[in-house]
Amino acid sequence: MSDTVETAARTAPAAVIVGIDGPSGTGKSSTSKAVAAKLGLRYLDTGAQYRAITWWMLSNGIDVNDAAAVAEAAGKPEIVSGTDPSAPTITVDGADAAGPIRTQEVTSAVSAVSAVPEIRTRLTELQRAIAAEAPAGIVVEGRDIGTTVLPDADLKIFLTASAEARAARRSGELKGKEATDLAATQAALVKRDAADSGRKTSPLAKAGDAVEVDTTELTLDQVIECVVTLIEERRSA
Ligand SMILES: Nc1ncnc2c1ncn2[C@@H]1O[C@H](COP(=O)(O)OP(=O)(O)O)[C@@H](O)[C@H]1O
Ligand SMILES: Nc1ccn([C@@H]2O[C@H](COP(=O)(O)OP(=O)(O)O)[C@@H](O)[C@H]2O)c(=O)n1
Repeated sequence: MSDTVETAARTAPAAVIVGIDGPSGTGKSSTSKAVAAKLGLRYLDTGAQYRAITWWMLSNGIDVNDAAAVAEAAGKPEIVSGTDPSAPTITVDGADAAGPIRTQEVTSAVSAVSAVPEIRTRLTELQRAIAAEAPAGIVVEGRDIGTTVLPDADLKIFLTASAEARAARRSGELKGKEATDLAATQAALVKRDAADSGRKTSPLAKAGDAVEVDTTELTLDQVIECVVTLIEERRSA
């Protein structure tokens, strides 16, 4: 190694890998995007990938409750995630999937598809490859990032919030579009949490070394600030 290369290797900050997990509506996406943008990191929404593969299954007439059929088709769709935090993208076989993956139909089917081990193996490999290619580092959000996808992450965060707060946040988003009933939103969210936490393969769970942040009484800005501070502390340690 030449002197110049050695010096560059010593002075360039090492890539920082951050995993943010937690149930729906705890603020994973908003926090991860903002933190990544502030610190010049890439951003990966793994939930969008599970939603994208679910959308493909539904569009191709696969019964999402038939685990064998889902497993057989797991390798077929090509999922591509754009990791710019200010404009994240997701395509399936080259088609923009950002809109279709947010429908109630996909939301209701995604837990069944994401419980299939072949689906998880495929997406976990893709997620690790994306994280490995991020030059300055990446914030990856999901359900099993700290436990399974990136167990050696520099920082693991587990976001929580009361079911009431999470439902209120979600119905705020859905207003004027689909469901606006708060009780129904909360029931659907609790049901999805139970399915995600109860599956056999890499369930939604807090890693032993994750920092838990309860966002119920915090503003989004406070959560962002908290995570930025934790990353800076790890970087300077
Ligand atoms: N701490 C917070 N306080 C109030 N609203 C929040 C907070 N965090 C996120 N939100 C809002 O709640 C909704 C869900 O947040 P999101 O980041 O999509 O959660 P998740 O990715 O965990 O499902 C969004 O509309 C977001 O703006
Ligand atoms: N790492 C991940 C991310 C999401 N998922 C699945 O994908 C679904 C959608 O994730 P999401 O992050 O888009 O969900 P929201 O919290 O945004 O509602 C979850 O309910 C899980 O079933 C998963 O199994 N593992």
